[in-house]
Amino acid sequence: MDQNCDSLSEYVLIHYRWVFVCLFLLPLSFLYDLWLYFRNWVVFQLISAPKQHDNKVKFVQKQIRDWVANGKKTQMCTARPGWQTVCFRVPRYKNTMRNIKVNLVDILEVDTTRKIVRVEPLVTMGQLTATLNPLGWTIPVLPEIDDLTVGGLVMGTGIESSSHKYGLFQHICVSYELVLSDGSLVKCSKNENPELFYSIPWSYGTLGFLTAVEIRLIPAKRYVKLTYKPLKGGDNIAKEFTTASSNLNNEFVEGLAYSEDEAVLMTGVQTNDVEVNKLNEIGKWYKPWFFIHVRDMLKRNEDVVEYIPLRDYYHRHTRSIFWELQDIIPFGNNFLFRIFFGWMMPPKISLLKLTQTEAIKKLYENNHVLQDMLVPIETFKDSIKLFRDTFNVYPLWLCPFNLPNNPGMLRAKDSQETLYVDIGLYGVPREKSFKPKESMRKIEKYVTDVQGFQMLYADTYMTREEFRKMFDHTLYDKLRTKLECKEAFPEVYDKVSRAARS
Ligand SMILES: Cc1cc2nc3c(=O)[nH]c(=O)nc-3n(C[C@H](O)[C@H](O)[C@H](O)COP(=O)(O)OP(=O)(O)OC[C@H]3O[C@@H](n4cnc5c(N)ncnc54)[C@H](O)[C@@H]3O)c2cc1C
Ligand SMILES: NC(=O)C1=CN([C@@H]2O[C@H](COP(=O)(O)OP(=O)(O)OC[C@H]3O[C@@H](n4cnc5c(N)ncnc54)[C@H](OP(=O)(O)O)[C@@H]3O)[C@@H](O)[C@H]2O)C=CC1
Ligand SMILES: CC(C)=CCC[C@@H](C)[C@H]1CC[C@H]2C3=C(CC[C@]12C)[C@@]1(C)CC[C@H](O)C[C@@H]1CC3
Repeated sequence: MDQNCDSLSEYVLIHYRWVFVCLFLLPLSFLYDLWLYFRNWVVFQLISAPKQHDNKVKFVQKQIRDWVANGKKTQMCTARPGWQTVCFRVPRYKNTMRNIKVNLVDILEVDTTRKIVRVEPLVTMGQLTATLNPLGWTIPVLPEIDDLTVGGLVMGTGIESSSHKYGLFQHICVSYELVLSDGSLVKCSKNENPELFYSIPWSYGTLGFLTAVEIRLIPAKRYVKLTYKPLKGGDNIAKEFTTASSNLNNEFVEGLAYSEDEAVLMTGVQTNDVEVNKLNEIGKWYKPWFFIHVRDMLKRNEDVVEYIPLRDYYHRHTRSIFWELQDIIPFGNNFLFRIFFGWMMPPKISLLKLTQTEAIKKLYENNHVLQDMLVPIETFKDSIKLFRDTFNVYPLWLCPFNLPNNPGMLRAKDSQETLYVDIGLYGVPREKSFKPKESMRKIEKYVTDVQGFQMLYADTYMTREEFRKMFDHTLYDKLRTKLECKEAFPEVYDKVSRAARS
């Protein structure tokens, strides 16, 4: 037995979680997805969503006016259950705050003339690719986990391997529609209510309830021509990654580092043509997990080109939940398992979350790291070294992004448009001196010092003052006063800090 288990049953639940996951969660996840697929398909075919949208928004407004009429007794949040969110923890505040039902799940309009898709906030990334790609369109930044929602990505943040060119999810959004704390409906964009527009990203639902978003569209081609470049040596990795990220001819740039000295750089462009024998449909159920496939490139020691169907590329980390699934189903990448059961993979993140026991939570808390740190690209080498010395977790996810100098929570370094890199740490730290809180506090301080940011789906141990140093609250505070948010919504810190989540 180990330190995280108090009993034999807990030991079995942790070490043989795969039995439960394979027998129950996989079939359940499959049926759940099938239902969503069918339901969304019917709604989309009937084009019923646009007609119902206004009534659904009126219902949100009514709930808020009732809250005002009842004396504004407690603050408000959305009624989306905590287990459904793409975040390790469940928000505590949902138990005590007034839960407002924002049941807006549909794609409202695909306007190819204006090159805009108008969507409701609970539309998922899986739903968007499935709907838009067959029509020959896509959104410029498509965060890869299928179940991420537009609302969560707007109110939090979203990043993908095209972010070096297009910025974060907020930078491809053209307008937001919101219901404010007095029940009024407003629209904001760069030209209409610009202060509100720039305050929404990273506000975590603390300025109003989002009811619709207009997102830019770009043409989609059928394949991504992906070049894998194996790299050796820390200096070389930093140099090649920075050069590729600065080159806007690359539509996609991503790196996976397997040790301090070994990484694979991937650069891609969209295309409709395929070279003979170079097509790799990595999304097929029997294909190896993507991060294993990429790791194999290290052995080849030469540049390799492949053509990957666009949707397979977008969801390349879905089937293995990056590399998190290897801890839950250790044989998940075995050839026989993939052939016979791969079509049901992966278990849904929400169901994994819903069914995890206290012992599993404790295990993840003490022996696991799930963090994304966004740092200016010139600190790439130092950051990698510090993360190696603090956590020693591999693979690392490396994703560049451009941060324009806009007002709002994220102030670009030295108030200038700056290239950043998201360093994603997911896995079991092998560094012996790792201590969950102390190690994270050290990293959070470092990230603030280099004018970087922490992604807030993850645990943050910062104090309120430290949090305010990392994120610029100037415009946010102004808007909270102007829109009378203080009674209506908590501050961002009170929604995302470790204390606010269980
Ligand atoms: C109208 C509509 C609404 C949908 N709504 C949702 C939704 O709300 N939530 C949701 O999660 N999904 C949604 N989906 C996506 C749906 O779950 C997937 O399309 C489904 O898993 C079946 O895809 P397919 O492989 O049969 O076909 P296709 O959609 O034709 O798949 C094309 C390619 O993409 C690959 N691919 C498909 N899905 C995935 C994936 N999840 N990960 C990696 N590769 C993949 C396939 O292997 C295939 O090569 C929706 C789809 C449609 C058409
Ligand atoms: N590649 C990527 O970019 C990835 C991003 N993530 C992160 O995951 C999170 C998104 O997960 P997801 O499950 O989609 O979202 P969540 O349900 O976790 O929502 C995130 C926040 O947005 C608020 N919110 C969502 N919808 C609305 C709305 N209609 N009106 C007002 N507030 C709203 C929620 O408020 P409330 O608490 O009141 O419900 C919550 O505070 C983001 O934080 C994102 O950064 C995670 C993995 C990958
Ligand atoms: C690409 C970016 C920016 C972030 C990716 C983060 C994800 C790898 C994590 C976000 C939420 C995480 C959860 C888990 C694995 C890693 C994430 C998907 C679990 C499924 C791990 C097993 C636990 O029992 C439940 C977790 C829920 C959240």
